[in-house]
Amino acid sequence: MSGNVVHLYKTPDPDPDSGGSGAGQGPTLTIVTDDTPTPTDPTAPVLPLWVRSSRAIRRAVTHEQTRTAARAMVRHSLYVVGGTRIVARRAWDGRTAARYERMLRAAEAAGNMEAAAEWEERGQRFREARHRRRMDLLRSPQTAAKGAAIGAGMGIGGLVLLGIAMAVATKHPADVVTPLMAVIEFINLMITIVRVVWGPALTIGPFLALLALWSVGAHQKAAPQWTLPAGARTGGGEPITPSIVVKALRDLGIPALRKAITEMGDAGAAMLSPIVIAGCGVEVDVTLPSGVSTVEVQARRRKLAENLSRHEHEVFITIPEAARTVRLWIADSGALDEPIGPSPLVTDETLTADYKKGRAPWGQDLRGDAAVLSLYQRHLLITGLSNQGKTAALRALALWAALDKTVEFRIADLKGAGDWAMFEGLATVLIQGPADEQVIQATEMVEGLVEEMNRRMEARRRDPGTVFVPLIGIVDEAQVAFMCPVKDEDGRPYGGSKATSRYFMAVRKVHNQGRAVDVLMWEGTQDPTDQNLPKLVREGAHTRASLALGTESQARMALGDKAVDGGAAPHLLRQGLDKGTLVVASDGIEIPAGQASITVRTHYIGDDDARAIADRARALRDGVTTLHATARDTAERDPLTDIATVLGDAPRLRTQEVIKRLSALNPEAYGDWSPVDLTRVLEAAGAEPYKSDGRMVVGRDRVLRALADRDADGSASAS
Ligand SMILES: Nc1ncnc2c1ncn2[C@@H]1O[C@H](COP(=O)(O)OP(=O)(O)OP(=O)(O)O)[C@@H](O)[C@H]1O
Repeated sequence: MSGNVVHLYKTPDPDPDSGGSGAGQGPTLTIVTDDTPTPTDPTAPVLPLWVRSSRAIRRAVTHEQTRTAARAMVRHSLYVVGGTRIVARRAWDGRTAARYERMLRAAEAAGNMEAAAEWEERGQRFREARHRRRMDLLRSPQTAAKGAAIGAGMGIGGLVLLGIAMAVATKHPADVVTPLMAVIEFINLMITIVRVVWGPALTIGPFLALLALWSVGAHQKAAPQWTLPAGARTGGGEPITPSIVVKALRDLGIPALRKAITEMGDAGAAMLSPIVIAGCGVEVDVTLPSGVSTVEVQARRRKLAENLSRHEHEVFITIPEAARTVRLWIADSGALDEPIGPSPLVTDETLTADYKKGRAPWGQDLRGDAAVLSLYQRHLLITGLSNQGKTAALRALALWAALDKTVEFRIADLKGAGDWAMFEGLATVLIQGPADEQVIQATEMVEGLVEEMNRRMEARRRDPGTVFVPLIGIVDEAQVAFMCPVKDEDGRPYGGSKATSRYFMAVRKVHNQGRAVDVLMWEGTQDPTDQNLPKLVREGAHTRASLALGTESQARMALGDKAVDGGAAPHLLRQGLDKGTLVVASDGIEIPAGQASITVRTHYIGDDDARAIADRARALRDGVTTLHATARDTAERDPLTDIATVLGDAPRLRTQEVIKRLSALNPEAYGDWSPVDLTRVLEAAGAEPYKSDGRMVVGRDRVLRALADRDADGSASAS
């Protein structure tokens, strides 16, 4: 029905459910109109007037518009009160030594006796100056009277002289007093103006004064929070001021701190260093009063954050060098949820890397400065809960290092979802998959690193000047290896953390001695426990980084006690929301003096960008042949075929490079090969190395031709 319906009842129907319209109960008339509202239930009991009135009043009073208007009224009135208080306080401070007293008390409460002495001296100087001014004021009426008399005499004299000059010029003696009369008339005019203005000024003066006080109050927001408009109320990124920090510290629930700040009064801000802008937040050092320890403040991070109208993750408390000091970094509200820009690896296509002297651009620290990490001779461990960006962070470093063409990678991705697939043709070994088979291959890959490390150490022993190319072994999802239950044919387990555990022992050996010969181990691991990340392994890494973790004890496993005691708190990062945010403990990254760790928001390099970077890295190198499993068979090998394999697509390769690749292919067969061994095999096949650009190289065509000839010979002799 399009119109509204009004029922008109002669007598109300006592039982609407009785069916029909109630025969015998009188006629019912229904009028349909377009503008009258539909009554809900005509038989509903009518509420008494007082109830309806009180409800209406309550509705009106609690209506949002009424509340906003009331808030505005109270706010603006309180601005005047607050402004008066502020102006009175300023006047009082300006005329008395109150300010010096306050600062003196604050310095005493903070235990800073040097500052206390200085404030006392300043106060003393102020009092002396004030005394001098008062004494001058006592003597001033005589001086002022004398000055006024002399001034008036000189003024009248001057005007008369001017009049005489005019009289001489105009030959009218009456002109002698003309300048004097002009001045008198001017004064008269002034008196008339003041008389006219005085009345209205007296009327509007108080209003102007009120306006001035209101303006001071409004500027300083001198009204309670609840009266402020919704947008200006606390909770939406209130700017951090000294008084807010001091209040937040006072209400932290540390009795000694509260007492000291109360004693300091308004001058509690003396505890603070200047508040400086640091990235997407501000930073301030707080020198705690004696009796309050830095640990006590650190332990109350959540409360401090809430007192500062921030979330817990938006406040970082670290311990700088200065004694009894905590450094607070307070994010602008919500700023940490904004993404940081793309990686320079993505934006700068000309970027190359230098493993030894360069630093990988990893992200930004909280101050907004670039966070760059040196990878040189450092083992690495990245931990975190699942799906927080561990692989992405580890891969970003590998992609940078890949832009140094001397770096060799051997990679085992024990998740096998293709996160490392772009290293095909870039890494010499690439194992992908979560099964026991891949764990076995990964173990043998790390054992291959140990052999290479031993070979290099032997070479170094023979010639201390030997320099080696960097060899980085990466095991992502290393917890899979530690938890693998499979045993080899001698009964030695691949996983676990016993002295017989093959993966564990191989990693330990690389950790112990690999650094000096540039054989490095990088591991990514999830949700650490003592079982899936043994203590000795986690402590063997020089660079330890952690994404969001579940508990403080996990944070200790990931970063070590020292970092966590110094304020590192990956367990307070928000799972899911702080993806890619790492707490890093390493000497390879610049960490502010006194701190044990730094929080880094990493650039995210997605799969497509990673592939593009890997393509650039590939273009820097001669074709690298990637092996998908380490060669485990010790059966007789065919060196010529292996040489052809490691040559890949390269038309020619230096003999040293060929030996290196053969050694990666099968450390047992080729680990101790020298150029003599290589030359012997190639000469026998008629594909001997030759000089190119002054260096001995192996030619791919020659090797392939030799293989083809041999196969042809073989088939001829067979036939
Ligand atoms: N730096 C970053 N910034 C923003 N988001 C990121 C960042 N790094 C990773 N992510 C997001 O997190 C997701 C998971 O990343 P990644 O696969 O690296 O996590 P992971 O911890 O290795 O996961 P898993 O537990 O499966 O091993 C990515 O798909 C991406 O959306």
